[in-house]
Amino acid sequence: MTNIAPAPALPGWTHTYSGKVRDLYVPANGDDRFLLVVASNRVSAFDHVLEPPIPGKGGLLTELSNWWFSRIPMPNHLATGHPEAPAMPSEVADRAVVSRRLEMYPVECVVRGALTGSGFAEYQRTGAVCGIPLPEGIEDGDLLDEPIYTPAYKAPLGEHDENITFERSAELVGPEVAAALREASLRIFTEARQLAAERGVILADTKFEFGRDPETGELVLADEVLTSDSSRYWDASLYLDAALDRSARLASFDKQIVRNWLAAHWDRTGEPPALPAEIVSRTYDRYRELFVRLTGTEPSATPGA
Ligand SMILES: CCOC(=O)Cn1cc(-c2ncnc(N)c2C#N)cn1
Repeated sequence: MTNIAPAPALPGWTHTYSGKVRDLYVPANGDDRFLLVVASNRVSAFDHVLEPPIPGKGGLLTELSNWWFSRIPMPNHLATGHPEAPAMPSEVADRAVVSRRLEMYPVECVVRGALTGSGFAEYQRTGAVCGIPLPEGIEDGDLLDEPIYTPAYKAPLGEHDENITFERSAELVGPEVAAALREASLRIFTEARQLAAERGVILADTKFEFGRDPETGELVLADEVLTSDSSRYWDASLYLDAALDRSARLASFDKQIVRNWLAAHWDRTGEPPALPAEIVSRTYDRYRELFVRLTGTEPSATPGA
């Protein structure tokens, strides 16, 4: 994977881990009740972190995730307003959240309302996804009659997550928690998909992460929720236009522009080429368009912020 720029030093916080596009910090004073999750402007595709970053991406996706958190009726990990939460560093205030530190469950809680990506690949091989048998004849990108819960085991850093059955998830976290993860994931997805549909947007699939609050024991929704990095969103009018080819119909509101450009300019060997300024700009515009369509407002953060 490309060497990513070191996470910025932040007063009062100690950098502890960097994912492809986000960086985690813990309080420098050793308080293990909180965590700072910083969304970078990095964009990844085909398991590579690409250059250059997309100015404004981190802020826009953080704002979209917080917008969704405020509309999902269940406990979440945000520590906003917690009297003892460490201060938010001003350097990242528009693209970070101070959160309660949870005991994270090692399950990526994926819900699919349409079949594509790794789910469609597994279906093609086995006729099922995560042990859930599906009807014959499903095409890539088809909507499913009902959303399905298709969990994945959170692989160690840098490895691929592995699709698992619900029963295997119960072995990992216990049957009660496994059932609670599935119920919460399907409920949130169903409500979010309806809200998106009312705005002409198809929520095709998404990934949730949950943890256990060590003080209260309650199930808490964590990570980012329903962003273009954790979800596939399609434009309903394009999707329903049978005259369009598959790629145009499934033009997602995120990295499709990047994926299409890379597919035409990189043979997948060695490091990917840097993205041209026009691709960077158009990618930001697509992230922004989804934000405006879903929330009905302009994002607060602006590129270069
Ligand atoms: C690099 C970005 O982080 C991740 O990829 C996923 N992740 C989340 C945690 C986490 N751990 C404890 N408490 C939390 N509230 C969270 C959250 N969110 C760890 N990794």
